[in-house]
Amino acid sequence: MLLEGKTLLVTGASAGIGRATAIGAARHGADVAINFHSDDASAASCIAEIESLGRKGVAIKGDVADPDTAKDFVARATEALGRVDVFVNNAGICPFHAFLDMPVETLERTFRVNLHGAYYMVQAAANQMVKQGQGGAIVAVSSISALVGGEFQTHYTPTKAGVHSLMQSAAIALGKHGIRCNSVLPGTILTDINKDDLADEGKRNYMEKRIPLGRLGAPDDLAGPIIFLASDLAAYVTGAALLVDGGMFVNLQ
Ligand SMILES: NC(=O)C1=CN([C@@H]2O[C@H](COP(=O)(O)OP(=O)(O)OC[C@H]3O[C@@H](n4cnc5c(N)ncnc54)[C@H](O)[C@@H]3O)[C@@H](O)[C@H]2O)C=CC1
Ligand SMILES: C[C@H](O)[C@@H]1OC(=O)[C@H](O)[C@@H]1O
Repeated sequence: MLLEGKTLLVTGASAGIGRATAIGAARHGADVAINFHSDDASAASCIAEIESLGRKGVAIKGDVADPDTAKDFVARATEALGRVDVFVNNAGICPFHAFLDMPVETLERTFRVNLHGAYYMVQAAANQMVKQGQGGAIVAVSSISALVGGEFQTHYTPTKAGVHSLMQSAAIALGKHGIRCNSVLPGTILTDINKDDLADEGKRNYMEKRIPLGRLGAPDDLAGPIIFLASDLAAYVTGAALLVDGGMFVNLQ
């Protein structure tokens, strides 16, 4: 049990990597607050799973692109669970689109959700941790896309590089408060975010072939690394970025 007696907050956790992290953290002894955008039924079923593990769970609705959501999420989670020990910034979107005719709304929404949302959320969680005075851990879900590009991801990859960079600067700003900040860099993980893109069998086979471990990732593949970085096992790890990609990044040929 790596998170016994701790509280963990995670954004965008009704599905995918966020949900696996929320449930994995409960399995490791944490009480969990989830932020979710719109799927009330999935959020409720996530909380039911957390509670079935004997932990407290609370779901709070909100759009992370709105700066007020961050303060509201952290305040209501703190009220429900008593404190914030771990914050996981996970919510994100990737509406695949070509570069030359990228709609302004698609570009701006992607920046607001993925990068501005991360900034507001991390700032709100850090303020609560500083107020508590006992340190904490922040883990952001960045991406392999912080390091490499994508033809239909020109609006998305800069946000993931931004989240990675935010964790580096936050690690410096918050070190004196005992707050560690790290990111995970997932490769290609089968979730709703890419189900249309990977419905193309040719593309899916190509992606699979690029991965030395021979398979695309599953949400649970991220839960372990995130929980490790959140836990005291990683007490001297801050400003780090952990690739969780089955080896895809290093596979040149
Ligand atoms: N699936 C993949 O291959 C990879 C995913 N990632 C990142 O992982 C994170 C999670 O994505 P996945 O689990 O893969 O996809 P997903 O689509 O299953 O999960 C994204 C979650 O974010 C939530 N969300 C979207 N907009 C929101 C908003 N405005 N406010 C609050 N919540 C919002 C969604 O409702 C959903 O629960 C994202 O940040 C994504 O960029 C990074 C690398 C690879
Ligand atoms: C959504 C994509 O499948 C996924 O997102 C990322 O961050 C990686 O670049 C993958 O392509």
